[in-house]
Amino acid sequence: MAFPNGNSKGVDVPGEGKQESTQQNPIPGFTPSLPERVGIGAFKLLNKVVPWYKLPGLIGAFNLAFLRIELRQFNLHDGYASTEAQGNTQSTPLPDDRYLGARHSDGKFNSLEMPLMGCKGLRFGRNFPRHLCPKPTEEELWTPNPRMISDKFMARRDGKFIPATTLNLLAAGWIQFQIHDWFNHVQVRELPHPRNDHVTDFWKSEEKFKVPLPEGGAPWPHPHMEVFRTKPDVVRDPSDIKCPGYNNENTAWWDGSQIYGSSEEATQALRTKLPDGKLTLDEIGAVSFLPRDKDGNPLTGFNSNWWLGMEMLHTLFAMEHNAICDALKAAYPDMTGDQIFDKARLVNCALMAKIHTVEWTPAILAHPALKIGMNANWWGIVGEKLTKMLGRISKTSEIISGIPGSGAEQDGAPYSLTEEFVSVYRMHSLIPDNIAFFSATTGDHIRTIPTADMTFSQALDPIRATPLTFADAFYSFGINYPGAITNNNYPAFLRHLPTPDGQVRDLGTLDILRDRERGVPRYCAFRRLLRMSVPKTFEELTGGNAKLAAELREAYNGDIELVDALVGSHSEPVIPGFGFSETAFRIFILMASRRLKSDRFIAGGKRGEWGEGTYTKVGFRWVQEGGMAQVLGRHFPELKAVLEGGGKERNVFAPWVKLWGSEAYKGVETNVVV
Ligand code: HEM
Repeated sequence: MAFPNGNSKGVDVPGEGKQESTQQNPIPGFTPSLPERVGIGAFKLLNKVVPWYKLPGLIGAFNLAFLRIELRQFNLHDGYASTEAQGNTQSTPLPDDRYLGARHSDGKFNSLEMPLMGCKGLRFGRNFPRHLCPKPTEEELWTPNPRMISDKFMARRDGKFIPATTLNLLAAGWIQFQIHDWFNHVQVRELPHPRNDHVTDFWKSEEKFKVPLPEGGAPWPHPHMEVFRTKPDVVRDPSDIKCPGYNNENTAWWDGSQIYGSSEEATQALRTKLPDGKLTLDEIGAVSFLPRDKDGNPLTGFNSNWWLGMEMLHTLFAMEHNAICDALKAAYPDMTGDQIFDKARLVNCALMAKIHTVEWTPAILAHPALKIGMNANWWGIVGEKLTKMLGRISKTSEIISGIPGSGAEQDGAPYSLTEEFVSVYRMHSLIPDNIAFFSATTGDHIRTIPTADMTFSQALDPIRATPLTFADAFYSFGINYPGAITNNNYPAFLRHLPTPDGQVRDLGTLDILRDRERGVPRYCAFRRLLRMSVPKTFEELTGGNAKLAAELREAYNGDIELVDALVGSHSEPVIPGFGFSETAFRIFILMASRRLKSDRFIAGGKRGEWGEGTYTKVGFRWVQEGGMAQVLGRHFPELKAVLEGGGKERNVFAPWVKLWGSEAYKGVETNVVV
């Protein structure tokens, strides 16, 4: 089968079609400077002999910095044929000066020149030229059968859970919590409510896939798996017919939209009616809960794909927002409710961005170069101490003084998150089948509960069942392992997942099908478009794992070009310390810094938005001094001892120290290794 996206073996297509715009592009193109080009070239030569991850930490970090420049040059592409969709000051005038210094919940006005950039409803972009990511033919979509791939490469074999022993379960919840801030695709129709009569219409709809079930595959209760297609955006340009655009229903900014909502209206509904700037929480006794609607759904910015992990993190950061409001009110008693809200939101979002950058990322990518690199993304190579003491030493260099405050830039393409970015975050194997709960104060085992029994409307069940508290749940997440991001590690319940909208899905099948549907190149083409080496044989792909190579060869009918990006990523050898593949990592390093660098409220714009002027002195300190352990300890003081027990250097997303020795955990059927 022939694919248009770089299937012509060995053909390199760097940067092709970066500016496909027929209109004048208001974003300057991105060309690396001469010293940058020299640096890129020098490291390329060096990497022919030594890969970046085998270099000493600091040199490896510089290697990655130059790799990122090259990725910016070739791997950022707009999802539109023209930049018209991003709006301008005439078509979308600023409604209120308030949004010069505050986030607009629709995601508008982050860029004052292109006010719609990154806002709710805009298209996903691409890391590869659009014309190389076309809509697949029917044959391409179904070859090979995605459910067969899920049966063979996603299902846990004999239910065996493969733990990621350098991480804790909080790390799994955290990344899902973050991606819900950044993106979600729109499916073909607004789904009917299951308790609503229209539900039968769904099954009559033509707008759905009927996934064929392979002969001899795992049992499925229906003749097909029926799921909605992704809804394509309207055709705005002839190129959209071949390469449809898909809309992001969340704002693409790092703006806490999973907590605050992706529209001004949604945010307003989540706030208290008092002039205190706070989010509404239900206080039951001394415990704060997210409020519920009449059907029991949590009232928060984004409540799909809900489970206990989301309940915990949404509650925690709503509490954090309210704590920031209290501190601002105490320091600045004249602030109005809107002013308190706006500043608290800025602070809370920047704190989450910082936790993600300097804590979560070095936990999942535990490599010395990454630790240096991610720390430098926030503080610069001069480090935290000096930056705190002297402020930014270099006004604009992100390498010397970090991305926050270095000045927002779009590097030649309007900011958006990309289809390939969504693809590399398909990390459903992080979720275990069972979670073992322990008391945060005595260490006693309370219960082990199937994760399936704490999803959607049952998310709060473990907490409701006394004596389990939020603190116990956090402690338990701290000592449970997530699943490793590898083959054959999807939990059984996510392979047969009824959702409140009436669909029943195997997420293993869907993860494969969605990538194909949205034109994400397959593994070999994906790597080729990232200028990475491309395996010629299945043995090369698997790093010499002959058994896996044989299984892949059989499943993909001997054609290595057909291997899906996700399956290839799960099959390649992993860099020591890494929690996911190097293929995924290329997209990751490019986009992780882009989320910071594109954002006026973090990188800073002409108005110097990053600093005390916009955040307030109290607020800015809150960000720069804060971290995940402080947030947890502030709201759940019972956890302070265990958090401090790990020592200052201990990463909060690595398995926590068990304060009570191993005895309490012995004999308990659990994902906690004794
Ligand atoms: C119990 C936990 C989880 C549940 C119930 C859940 C459920 C779902 C569902 C129903 C979808 C939509 C599938 C489709 O029709 O395309 C989805 C998509 C997705 N999930 Fe999960 N998920 C969970 C955990 C996670 C985790 C830990 C990650 C890691 C980052 C993750 C990443 C994604 C991504 C990237 C998508 C694609 C979103 C898009 O199409 O825009 N999920 N999930």
